[in-house]
Amino acid sequence: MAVYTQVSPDQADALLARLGLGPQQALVPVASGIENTNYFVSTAEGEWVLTVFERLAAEQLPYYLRLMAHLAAHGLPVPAPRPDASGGLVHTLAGKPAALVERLPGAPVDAPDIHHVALLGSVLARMHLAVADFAMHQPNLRGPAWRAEAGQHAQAWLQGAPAELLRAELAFQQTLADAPALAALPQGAVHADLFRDNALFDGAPGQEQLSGVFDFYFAGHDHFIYDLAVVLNDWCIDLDSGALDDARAQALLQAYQAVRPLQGAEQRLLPALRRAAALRFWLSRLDDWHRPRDAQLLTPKDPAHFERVLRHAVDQPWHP
Ligand SMILES: Nc1ncnc2c1ncn2[C@@H]1O[C@H](COP(=O)(O)OP(=O)(O)OP(=O)(O)O)[C@@H](O)[C@H]1O
Ligand SMILES: N[C@@H](CCO)C(=O)O
Repeated sequence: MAVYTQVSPDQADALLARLGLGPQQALVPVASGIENTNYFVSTAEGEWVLTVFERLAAEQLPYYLRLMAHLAAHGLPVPAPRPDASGGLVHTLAGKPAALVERLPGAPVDAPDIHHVALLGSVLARMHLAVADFAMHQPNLRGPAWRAEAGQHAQAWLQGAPAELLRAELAFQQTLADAPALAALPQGAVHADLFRDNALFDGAPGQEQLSGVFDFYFAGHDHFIYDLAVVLNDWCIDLDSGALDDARAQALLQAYQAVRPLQGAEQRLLPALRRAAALRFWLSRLDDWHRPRDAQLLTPKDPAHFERVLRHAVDQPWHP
């Protein structure tokens, strides 16, 4: 169930008219997604995704939508938000903030192979280059301050070996966060949640193209290799063991570095940032598990998966 706000054809048409688009020819609720209400909308001008934001306030949205517009304007496969006559990207529908973005073709890939991760690695590197002149700034809201607080809560839910892993990793990451070597790494606006379900591929099997990446609502300012670590930890992981798959990781990194070669310090710190990324999603999943926002709407994702990813990253660090 992903439609929390019912949008009528008349409401959709009124918004489309404000955005210089013809009336809707089809308005189809999107079943997947848990944060927001999404509809696929067809007009004479093209295909769109209408999002009604259920949690984020209007004043929080410009950073995310401007980042998407910036990346799209730089030729990245990111859906461009449709502006109104005054250039605004945040609209209102049924009293809630809303946005209309281009609909990408294709479908997500659950079990990516070397071909898929290479395409993604190249696009990720291009995104990191393209934000050099992105003027807005927002910290990563799932960064060190959030981690410390979430880590405190999580201590109460864990015992034994997981509790010890968490305690040690929080201490390790705190030391890392204070290190001048980390502060000196290249950084900028990053996606920070580019999992397999936030990218679509289109085309014949074996020859798919990456049609685009979306869901920028955890984006913020962070190190580029943190973003790379988030991606490695999802796209290149053996889902049963939590270990990094060397062939996929090498393919992703090679494609990334063909566009944006990593500095020596980035290569050295990538294993530590993989640990930071695994910890971030272990903590957010623990929080969703133990403090569900709305038990009826949210099926929490398995926290133990990221405990395994973290344990592997600690015990068997992978160096590019
Ligand atoms: N620009 C787009 N083009 C094509 N499909 C899209 C686009 N944006 C979203 N979708 C589709 O809508 C679904 C829900 O989108 P999204 O993942 O942003 O949902 P959400 O509820 O906002 O977030 P979450 O994934 O965190 O639950 C996606 O799985 C995808 O199928
Ligand atoms: N990608 C996240 C959910 C959205 O932040 C996870 O898999 O835990």
